[in-house]
Amino acid sequence: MTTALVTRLTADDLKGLKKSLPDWDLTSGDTALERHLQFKDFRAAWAFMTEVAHYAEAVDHHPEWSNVYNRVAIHLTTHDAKGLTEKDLKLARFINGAAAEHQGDTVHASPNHS
Ligand SMILES: C[C@H](O)[C@H](O)[C@H]1CNC2=NC(N)=NC(=O)C2=N1
Repeated sequence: MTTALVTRLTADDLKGLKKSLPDWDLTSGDTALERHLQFKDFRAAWAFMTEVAHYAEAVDHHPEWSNVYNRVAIHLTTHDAKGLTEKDLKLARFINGAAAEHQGDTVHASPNHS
């Protein structure tokens, strides 16, 4: 068990997130990160989710997410720490890479648009 990883991020860490993870929003009183993605179609969204799911299982850190056809909404937090930890940042960076791999299929999405 890597104790350091379940330590909540500090206020200074959180301030740096706008720059280091510009595609993510701090939500839920700074205890979570959210990103909304839109893909070409359901197949592309599901391929992306499959890639992230395998990674999440390997590192035992799982996203809260929902999928509606070609859209995927992702909420990251560390339940054990009741807030954000380095584990969420690592998962967010992996998700960014997986999304970029499907770049042709990915466009920015707002949560309120279908
Ligand atoms: C027992 C298992 O290691 C824990 O429940 C893991 C599983 N995946 C997890 N995922 C997330 N997002 N937060 C956790 O605290 C967490 N804990």
